[in-house]
Order: sequence, then structure tokens, then C-alpha cells
Amino acid sequence: MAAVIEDYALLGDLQTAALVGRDGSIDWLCLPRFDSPACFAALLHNEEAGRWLLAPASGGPAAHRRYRGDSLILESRWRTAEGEVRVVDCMPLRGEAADVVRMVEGLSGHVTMRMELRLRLDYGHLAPWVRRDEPDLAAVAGPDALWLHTPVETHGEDLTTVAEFTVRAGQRIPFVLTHSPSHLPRPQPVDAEKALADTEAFWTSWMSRCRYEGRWPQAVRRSLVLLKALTYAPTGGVLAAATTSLPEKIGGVRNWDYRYCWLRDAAFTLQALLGTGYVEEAAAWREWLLRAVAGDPGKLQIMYAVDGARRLPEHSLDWLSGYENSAPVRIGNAAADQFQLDVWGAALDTLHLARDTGLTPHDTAWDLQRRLLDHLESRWQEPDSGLWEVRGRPRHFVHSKVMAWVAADRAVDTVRRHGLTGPVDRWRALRDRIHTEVCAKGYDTERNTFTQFYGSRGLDAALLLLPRVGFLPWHDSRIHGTVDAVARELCEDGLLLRYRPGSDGGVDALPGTEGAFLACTFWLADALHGIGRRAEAHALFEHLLTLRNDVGLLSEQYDPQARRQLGNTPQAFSLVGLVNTARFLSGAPTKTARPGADQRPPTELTHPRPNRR
Ligand SMILES: OC[C@H]1O[C@H](O[C@H]2O[C@H](CO)[C@@H](O)[C@H](O)[C@H]2O)[C@H](O)[C@@H](O)[C@@H]1O
Repeated sequence: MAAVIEDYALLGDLQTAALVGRDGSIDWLCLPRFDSPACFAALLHNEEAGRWLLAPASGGPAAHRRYRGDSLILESRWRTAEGEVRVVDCMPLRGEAADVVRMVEGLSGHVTMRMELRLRLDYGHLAPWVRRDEPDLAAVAGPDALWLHTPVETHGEDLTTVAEFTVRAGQRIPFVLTHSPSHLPRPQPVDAEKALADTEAFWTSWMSRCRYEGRWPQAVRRSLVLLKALTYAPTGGVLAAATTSLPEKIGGVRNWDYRYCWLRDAAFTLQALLGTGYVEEAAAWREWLLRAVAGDPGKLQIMYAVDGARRLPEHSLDWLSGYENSAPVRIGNAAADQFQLDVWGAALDTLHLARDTGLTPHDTAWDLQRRLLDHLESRWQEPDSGLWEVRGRPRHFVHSKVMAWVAADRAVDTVRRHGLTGPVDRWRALRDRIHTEVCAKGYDTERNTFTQFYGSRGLDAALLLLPRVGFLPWHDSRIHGTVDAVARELCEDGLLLRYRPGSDGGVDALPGTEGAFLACTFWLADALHGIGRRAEAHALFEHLLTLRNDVGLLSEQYDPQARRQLGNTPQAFSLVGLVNTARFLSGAPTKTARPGADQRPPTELTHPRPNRR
């Protein structure tokens, strides 16, 4: 059985990622790309679906784990009756092939170790043909070939490669697993010691570019490393998370594939990276976006594969029982075909922010912005599926309309401040029309709150973003009313749901419930800070920090009753929430509002709180 979600640490080489449990087992690895079929899928079934265990034979979880410095090199340490041992895991940056390097270091005594390599290609479906390729072991199945390189003697047991060996104090014993397409010649195995040194040097140098100077620096730096690990280096695409189908409720059906590039999630990630000095990543994403959208901006999708491919058909893998029996396990994502209005605003906002942050101007980018806006102008009055990608009928979601306002607003601002050309009067009129309509139809005067969609009784955590994007200032009484209402109606044990799935007769058309949404809870901390309730904001943020696992990972959601993480992991939305809230609470202005807009929080409460009903 897989471990609890917070037991997993991430390894990655900026093209794919692996999850390692505290027990020393790699239970998730897709090769060669984040969204390729997994060769270890025990995470979504059990060890029969493939895993790679390397740990003391006596078993049990590592007593202590940490990443080495600011790197993605994981060190897991066990104390056993025989002595102490450390396993150091990493994925070196991609050279000729993909590698996983595992170094066993004897710290004291003589520790008996056990290795079990159970490769199961195609998401646990296929046991490869394994043979000796002296001095190594080669495994082949269809398009994939893998080699295990180690000085330790191995043998086969029950379609598994097994080794039992002893490590003495001072000894270092390497294991290297290398993947390559099966039709190519065997790649050179990497030298494990050099790979570790190079990987550490890469991450140290990457972190030296960090310009974050606010509070909670360790939590922010770790989140930035994890966000970087979710970018696909060859194209600049940014992933939502490293996994598929970790459930939003244990035993439930809300299990989705997040190994793709959502424009919305990427926009949030880029805002966090740009705000902490990582301009190169923003430049790479802009190029990715321009390529992905090239052709017809009217055919903009809300998500793409890491290489910009558009077809992501959703289907279930019925041979996998699912994480703790949470079925189905899905790959692909049907939300790719949805109309989500906010995505136009998110893309335009990020391109605007990139220009403001000093990213070299790009003629094609402005051309794309104009064409996206033209398209949006013709569609903003249509109902959509909203940022939560509801699978119920399309609605006039307030957050979606506000993001349409953002698109028009940023275009007007670009002309005004950057001297680019466009029909600015028309855009200004569009911006004002959207604003007027949202305030008239999306705001409930009786309850003093904006609502989830026009005429809805339900609320939505995304309404907390209205002042952040500059739609209304923090001191507006409608914003105070909305923050109060959202906190009152969507909080569970101090954490925020994104909406109540049962509201308005079941807005998302999915059965069951889900956990508290971590990104939304970070937005609540921002909102409390923004309206001047700073002590509450800080307390909430500190509480959120305690929900990270021992090595800083956050998944998408949290179950406050069971006190455990839920949903895909590590999730960019949650990590971005952490970075952006740390910045905001440390005194930075909000990320996306245009310069000059009233975005600084008041030093104290300037408006009376609205009456509670
Ligand atoms: O709630 C149903 C939807 O859930 C997933 O979407 C969520 O994840 C996305 C990636 O992080 C995020 O952009 C979106 O805001 C979230 O609601 C799932 O991917 C969808 O297929 C599903 O309809």
C-alpha cells in the first residue's frame, strides 16, 4: 500500500519527477517525461504496480530526511540496531538520458540493506524482459529500455530484481537507473559521485538568482525549488503538479491528471517566480505560450501538454485500484476542452506583468495580446466553466468576468505606460462595461457580498482575488463584506473550501465532497492582511506552514479532520500561494495590480466591518 501523501519527497530533473517515501521506496516515476506512462506506479495501487525500494532490511521509515541545502538532493537517514545509514537520492539534470542516482552511505556499524527493483512499464501494466548486460542489468518493454548499474550483486525473485548487502561506516555504494528509448544504443551510465556534485552545483547556482528578501525565507526558497522542478526545461512549460489521481477525498472520484500546463496555474507560478527574481523562467514560459497559442488565438486552450500538444483525451486505467482505493485513476484531462473565460485574463495579465518587470519587449507578444483581447471581446458575455473547471452547466462566474476585466484593463495600461498601439478607447469602454455589469449582477446587496455566479446563493474563494487584481480597492466595503462572507461560509476548521459543492443545486455536478483548498486558504490570508486584519493573516499563514510535510511539500488540499494532505502533489497552486502570501505579508504589493492602483493594504482598519447577519 502507498504511504500517506505527506510521506513523499520529490526528485526531478526538469523533465520528469519521482516520489520517494520515508520507507526509501520510489513509488512514482514517469519516463521520459512528466506525462509519460509511469514505470513505478505503486502510489496508485500497491507494489505490484512497480516501485524501487532501497532501505535497511529491518524496514521502517527514515528517522530524518532533508534536502541538501537548496538542492533537490534528498538525504534519508535511518538508525538501526546494526548502525546508521543514509541514502542520498537525486535525478541529475538530463544529459544523454534520464537517470535516477541513489547512493548508500554507511555512517556507523554494519547495516544490512535491501534493494527491490520492480519495474512495471505502462502504469504498472507491463513487466519488462530483464537480462544481464554485463556488468549491468537491462530491462526492455516496448518503447522503453532501462539499465541498473551498481557494484552490488543482484538476483531475480518473483519478477523483481533483489539485492541484500551490508554497508559499513565510511562506505559509499552507488545505484544508477538509466532510461532510454529501446531502439537507441545504450547510453553511457553517469558517474554517481559526479552526478551528485553537478546536481548540487546546479541548484545552488539557481538559488543564487533568488531576490526574495522578506520573512519566512526558508519556506519560500524551498517552494521556489519545487516550482522550478515543475517546469519542463526543454520548452518552458509549467506543470500544475507531478502526479495524477491523488484523490481530493479518500475513496472518492475527484481524481484528476495534473501533469499538464494550465495557463492559469502557470500564470500564478510565473507571478511568484517573477516576484522573486526569476525572469528567465518567465521568458521561457512566454516563448512556450507564443508557440502553444500560435495559429488561431480563438482556439486558445486552457491547458496543453508540456510540449504544447493540444489533445489530452481523458480515460481511466482500470487495472489500478487507485490511491487508497480512490478510483478511477485518470490520465488525460477532459477540462482541456472547456471554455474558461478567466484564462484569457490570466495569460494577458502575466504577459503584462512580464513587460512591467523588464522582460525584453517582444513584438509577437503584443500582437498575441491584441488578438486574444479581440477574441475575448466577442465572448466575455458567454457563460463558462470557471476557474474550478466545474463539470456542471456553464454559468456566468463572477471571477471569470473579473478576469475579462483584467484583460481589458491591462491592455489599456500597456498603451498608456508602454506606448504600444491599440484601440484604447474601445478597450476602456469594454473594461467599464464589464465592471458595471459585475457590480450590478454579481453582487448581492442584501448579503453585502459578491457571489459565485450571477444570481447564485453560493460563494467562491476566488472572490478573494478581486482586490488583488485591482478590480476594487481593499478598503471598499463590498470587499470587506465579501471577505467576511467567504470566511464565514467556506471555512472548515480554519481552512477554506473553494466553494460548497452542494450549493445552487450542485454547481460542479460531481458526487461527494473534497478537502480544504490550500491555495484558497493562502488567498484568505492575503485578504485578511489586505483589509487590515494583520494578526489574523499572520496566524493563518503560520498555521498553513505547519501543514507542509517534513521536506516542504504541499499537495492541493488538506483534510482538517483527518489532518492529512489530499490531492495531487506537490501542487504549484499551493506552493505559489505560499510564496505570494509570504511576499505580501512581508510588505510587497500584490502581484498583478497595475502600478498606481490602490493595492497597498491600509495600515489599520479604515472601514467599519459590515454587520454580520
Ligand atoms: O474540480 C473539477 C476539476 O478539478 C481539476 O481542476 C483543478 O485543478 C486545476 C489544475 O491545478 C486548476 O487549474 C483548477 O482550478 C482546479 O479546479 C481537474 O483538472 C479538472 O479536470 C476537473 O474538472
